[in-house]
Amino acid sequence: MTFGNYQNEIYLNGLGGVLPELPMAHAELEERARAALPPSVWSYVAGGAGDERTQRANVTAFDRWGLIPRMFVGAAERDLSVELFGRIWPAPVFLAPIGVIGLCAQDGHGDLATARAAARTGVPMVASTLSVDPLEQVAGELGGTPGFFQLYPPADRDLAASLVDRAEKAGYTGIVVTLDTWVTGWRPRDLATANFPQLRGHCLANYTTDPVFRAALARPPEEDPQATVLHWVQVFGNPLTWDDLPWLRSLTNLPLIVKGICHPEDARRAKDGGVDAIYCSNHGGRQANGGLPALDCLPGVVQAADGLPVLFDSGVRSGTDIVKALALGATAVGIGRPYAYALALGGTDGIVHVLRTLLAEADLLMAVDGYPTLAALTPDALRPVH
Ligand SMILES: Cc1cc2nc3c(=O)[nH]c(=O)nc-3n(C[C@H](O)[C@H](O)[C@H](O)COP(=O)(O)O)c2cc1C
Ligand SMILES: CCCCC(=O)C(=O)O
Repeated sequence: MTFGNYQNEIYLNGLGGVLPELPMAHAELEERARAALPPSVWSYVAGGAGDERTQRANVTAFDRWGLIPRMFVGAAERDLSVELFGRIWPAPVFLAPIGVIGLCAQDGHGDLATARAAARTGVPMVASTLSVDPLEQVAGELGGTPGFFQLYPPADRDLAASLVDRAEKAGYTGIVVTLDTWVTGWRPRDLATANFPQLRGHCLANYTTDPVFRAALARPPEEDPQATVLHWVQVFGNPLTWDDLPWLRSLTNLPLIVKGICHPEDARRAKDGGVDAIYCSNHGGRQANGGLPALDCLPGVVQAADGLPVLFDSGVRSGTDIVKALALGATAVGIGRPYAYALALGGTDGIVHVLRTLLAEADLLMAVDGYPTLAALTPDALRPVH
């Protein structure tokens, strides 16, 4: 699918992939998803840490930047494609990892539905460790679209190696290691109702299909689901230190990307440790409240990354948000909650819908504001809004 160069014909012929029954704007999408999803799933997906100030600030941070239009640019041809890790992406966006995405799908198979949307659009997917569908099956739906396996590094190092090995064999093109969630943050909505899908055994398919994980159990997961969850709780998190980065690096020759980096010094050290890209994110405000909006961390991380690609997510809700994050130095921008909501409302087609609308808005903004290429989108395109 291509995402650029929309001209007036979309007003005559419409935009392919857009579903008339789904909203074009995020606020309505969110509202419709809230009504459609069971309350416990809604509160898990939509909720965040503490009183969710950081989560809200992630979104409103975009309002503090304004794009300045440029004229006489002749921006009739736009090019949104980007080369990353040796592959051409059709647009500088990707589907961020969402661990409980299965719960948002009517048939339960949200990981497969997401992979199919990636296959249809060419927009890369980062597949979560915490999935309902095993990583091999997810990879099998990606077609030629790049897939990344997101690793929650477990305390059991052999299990980590096994998961990465399986991801390599399944054809993933990179490993995203999430550093900010070795323990789940203070999430009042879920704590109040003891609502943690993982603890009910959802999303553990990558573990229950893993030979190393299975070997550590007295009885197979199918026979003793409760003991399986208890063992999972023991091995899930690993509070890594910088001393562990060489070990992580040694797990794979695939591109290694570290997710959850917000401090420039951490970006610098990760670069020195041999990672291939930095992923600036505060986990959508789900882990720590009281933090800076992720967007405010982006420029410092970009500077410290010193030429290394920087992926970004947290708070992206529109095409203009995508353009602003790119102007602040992101190489590619992750879509999170919006595609989970779209999945709830329209399955694979819903995810395609959301990607089409976000990217059409971004493309037309680049046209009317006179920034026809990603290279033209520099911090000089933006000014703070007073
Ligand atoms: C329900 C839910 C589950 C998530 N699961 C994971 C996960 O398994 N691994 C991970 O690295 N990030 C996970 N994230 C974080 C996202 O990858 C991303 O950082 C976040 O959604 C960005 O914030 P936004 O959705 O508000 O834009 C999850 C986010 C949500 C909303
Ligand atoms: C233990 C973390 C669960 C998945 C996740 O990353 C999230 O809910 O944000």
